[in-house]
Amino acid sequence: MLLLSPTQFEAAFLKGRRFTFHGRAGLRGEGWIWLESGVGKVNIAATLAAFAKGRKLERVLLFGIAGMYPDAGLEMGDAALAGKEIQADLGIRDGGMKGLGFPTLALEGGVYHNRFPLDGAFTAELSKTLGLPIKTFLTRDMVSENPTEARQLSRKWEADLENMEGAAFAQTCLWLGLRGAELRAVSNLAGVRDKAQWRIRQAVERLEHHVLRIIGP
Ligand SMILES: O=C(O)c1cccc(C(=O)CC[C@H]2O[C@@H](n3cnc4c(=O)[nH]cnc43)[C@H](O)[C@@H]2O)c1
Repeated sequence: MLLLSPTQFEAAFLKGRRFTFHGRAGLRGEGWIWLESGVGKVNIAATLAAFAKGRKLERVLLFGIAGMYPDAGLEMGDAALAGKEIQADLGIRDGGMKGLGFPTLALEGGVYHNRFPLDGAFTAELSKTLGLPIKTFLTRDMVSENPTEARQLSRKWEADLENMEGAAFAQTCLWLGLRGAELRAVSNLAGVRDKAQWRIRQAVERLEHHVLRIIGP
């Protein structure tokens, strides 16, 4: 299994043999490889596409921290899996890519505008094994900078958690035919910039708990 996280601190609990990939950190373990992708959509898409080239990857898991929107039904530190990812930056403000008149991705299996599903079977299996809810995640280049902005986005797109990589990951998995899932733990309320109110350590401990169950001892 390939594991990806945007930063090293989100995966600080992983122990393996170190390597670098395009200048970024990597670890090899029993049955898994982990790569640091860097923050943002281009970084995750480029890292995944470059690593997948010439390799047969069975499953890919993106994990990391996330901001929570109001009414997500989660607490700080809680983890969730993405059922679908929303690419909130593409197209026109009211109508996204449909409004612009272009699909973002057209495959034999479907046409996608701003919503990208993660692999249903892989996600359902993880949800059952780990006892985690499946939620709607939203990806943006710019983070929400105040609670009003966060509330408006969550209502517009009916989203639960905010991050900066997931939609690009989901789109790349669909495009490359990879079975992808995404696991996030809540480190902050989206739109709250005061780091004293963040719970990063608590979120990373939840990630540790779940990721170690996925890859085994
Ligand atoms: O300084 C800020 O206001 C600020 C707001 C949100 C996130 C950051 C980060 O530096 C973390 C980016 C990193 O973590 C994920 N993440 C975590 N919380 C959020 C969020 O509320 N909105 C978007 N992304 C978030 C993200 O996927 C990045 O990998 C700083």
